[in-house]
Amino acid sequence: MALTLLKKDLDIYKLQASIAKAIDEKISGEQRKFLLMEQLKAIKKELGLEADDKTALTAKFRERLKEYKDGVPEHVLQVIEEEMTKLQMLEASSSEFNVTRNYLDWLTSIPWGQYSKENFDVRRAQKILDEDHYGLTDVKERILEFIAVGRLRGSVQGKIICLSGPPGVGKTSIGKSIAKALNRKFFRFSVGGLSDVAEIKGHRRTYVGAMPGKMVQCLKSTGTANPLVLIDEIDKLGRGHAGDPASALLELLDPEQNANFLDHYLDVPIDLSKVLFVCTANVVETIPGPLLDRMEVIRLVGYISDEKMHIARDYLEPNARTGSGIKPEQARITETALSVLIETYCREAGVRNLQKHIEKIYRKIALKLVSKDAEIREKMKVVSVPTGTDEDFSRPAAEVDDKAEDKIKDDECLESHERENVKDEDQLKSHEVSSEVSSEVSSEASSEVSAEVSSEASLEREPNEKETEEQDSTSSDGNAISQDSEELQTPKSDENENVLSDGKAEKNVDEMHHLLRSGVMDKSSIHGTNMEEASDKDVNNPEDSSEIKHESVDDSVSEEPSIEEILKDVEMIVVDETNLSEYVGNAVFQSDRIYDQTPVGVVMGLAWTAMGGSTLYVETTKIDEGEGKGALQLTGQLGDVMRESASIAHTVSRAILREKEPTNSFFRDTSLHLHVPAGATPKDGPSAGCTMITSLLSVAMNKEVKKDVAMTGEVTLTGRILPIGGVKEKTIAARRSGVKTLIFPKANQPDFDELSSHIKEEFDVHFVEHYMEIFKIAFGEESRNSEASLSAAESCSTSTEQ
Ligand SMILES: Nc1ncnc2c1ncn2[C@@H]1O[C@H](COP(=O)(O)OP(=O)(O)OP(=O)(O)O)[C@@H](O)[C@H]1O
Repeated sequence: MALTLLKKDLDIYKLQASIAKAIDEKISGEQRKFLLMEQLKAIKKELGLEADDKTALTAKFRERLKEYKDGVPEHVLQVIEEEMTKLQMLEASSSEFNVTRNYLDWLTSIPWGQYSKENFDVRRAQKILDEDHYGLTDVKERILEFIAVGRLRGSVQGKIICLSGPPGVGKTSIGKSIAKALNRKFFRFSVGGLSDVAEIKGHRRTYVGAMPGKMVQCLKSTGTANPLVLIDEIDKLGRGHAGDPASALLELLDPEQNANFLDHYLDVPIDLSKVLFVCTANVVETIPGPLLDRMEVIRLVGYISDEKMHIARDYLEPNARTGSGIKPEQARITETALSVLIETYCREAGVRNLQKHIEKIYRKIALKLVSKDAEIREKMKVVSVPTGTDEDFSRPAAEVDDKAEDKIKDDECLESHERENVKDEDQLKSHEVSSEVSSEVSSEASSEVSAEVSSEASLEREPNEKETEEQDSTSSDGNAISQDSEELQTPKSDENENVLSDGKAEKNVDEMHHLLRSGVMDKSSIHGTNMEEASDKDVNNPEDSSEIKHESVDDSVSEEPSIEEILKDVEMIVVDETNLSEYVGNAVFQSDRIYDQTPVGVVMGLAWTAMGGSTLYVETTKIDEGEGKGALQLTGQLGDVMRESASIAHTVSRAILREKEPTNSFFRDTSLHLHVPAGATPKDGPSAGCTMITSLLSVAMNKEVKKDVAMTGEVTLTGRILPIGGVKEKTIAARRSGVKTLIFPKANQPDFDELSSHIKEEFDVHFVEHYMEIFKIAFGEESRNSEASLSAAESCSTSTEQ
């Protein structure tokens, strides 16, 4: 019993001792490691091999500051010094250390006092603007004036340009050109939908993952303190729940405030007064008032077909062609095709859609050219390999099928050949790999890659060769090995192969001549493969066939023509109106005009949206007739303003009809339906007022309006015509739709007069103050008593209920 207890105690003691030993060993091991690491660090430091982390970091930050020389303001230097001292005291593994390090990183990355030298050379600016953009004369003039003022004042500070216009008219690219002209760095950021103030002003450093705002990021990325910053889509600024982004932008843009712009993250004021801000917007109406107040708005209104044609031919087409890597002699789009593209595919005010279509065409052409190149290479390969075995592996199945007799012969030969010579099979495979890869790789790299693959394939075969050939086992050079393998293969050509090459050589020559005749292959490429010589030799001396085979394989590897050489003689691809749909599908627009001659009740109006101008029809028809049934029903996704405008039109037309035909009770006894197509497009605004009156009167008098007339203008209850917006856009749209007679409010005459002559020429334009003048033009009637009708309209009640 005592012994058992003693034994148990002994076991427990042994266990405890072993645990204590293990812990001891582990602790001393770790202590030893730590001690050694510290000693190593100390020795490295002593030798000057490595500074510790913190010292290295501080040295890096100081180095950066040195680059800015005296550009760093005193108060910023002070903050940097404080932060560096703090960094030295912090534990490297603490989170505070990382925050301080990141902060210092940002503070020292800002290009304090670094400015690019501004260039106010007006001629140079003009040249750059003209090189980058067609037309836009008035816009360019405004920009040149702006630069000229900069030259006289010595700076363009304090000005905010706002380029407004429909999408794709070149606002962003004009911004880039201004930066280029002024020799400033360009930075663009979009504020469309932006609702978080932190995007502009940064997060406070207390947040995890805090970042400075866009402006600080811009300064860091441009490396200068005077870049040109393009703020895109300023009209689509979001409304934030935490802070108002518009106010933050105001602080950023306002020349009075931005000399001391305070980013939440940086927490030191930075000077943005030297930054030139250019904003872009589709419509100025939605830009917050205080912001708009500080801007100088330059309007870009869109292009007419002629202008689009110039832009497409001189800018978009060459750019798209070069962008796709196609040479001018390889493909082109004819002017008629471009004009069809403009008229029936891309009717928008800008040219972005047109640019997309042209790029699409060139992408398709690129595919055609590359496919052609692959096809020619394939054919060349078939021609360039004279031996039966090689040819069978590289020839397309269809061709082999065409020559069934030869195929059977080849198959037989191949089978016997396979059975007899395994090494030749290896060689065939390697050739196959080589030809496959070389047909896939790009033009420049093709010969290089196939050479590589060829040597790799040779390397693969090396073990086999080693067994038979001792002398080359030490060689590590791919070429050397390749040559060795040639030597090895030479004695292996057998009778079958010779017989085969005999017959094939003649066929190859025939095929080559056929290709030459069909223009697929040029002579230089044939010489490149040494085909004629090879096949001649082959025919004359069957014993040389294997040697010739290797020569031809080598030649095809080293002298494989580039894609340029191959495509040199390929016929130019021409895209014209006949084959345009192959590239861009069917036309999207047939015509802007729904009616050639508008029927009774239909009148063409003009509308203007952020997408540019367009024509708009107002249609009215009778629904029901009967004593006291007069009413007006409206459809066409009309907004509130447009609905009110229709009510006014109903009242005014009733007054006019009463004046013209006192006995006509049409409006009192007829229920009418007024529709504005297209039904799916929401519309609003008062400018269709005069068009609606004309449409209602046309039904009432059962009289068509004059052909090719379009009108726009807001109408008051008394028939007065008020001015409208978008005169240029509307004129362009009218021109596109083949309108001959234009009716505008009198108050818009100065806007029309400002338009360049190529836009306004050939129009019979009328500026009117009262609806009765429109009546005269539209129905070709002298108003019998316009004054009387005016008073009639004035006396009419405002209610539209009949
Ligand atoms: N007058 C012009 N001459 C030459 N190219 C032009 C012209 N106008 C526009 N472009 C080209 O059209 C393309 C679209 O222009 P850009 O991106 O500047 O349009 P945007 O007005 O900024 O559009 P968004 O409002 O959608 O931002 C660009 O490639 C631009 O070079």
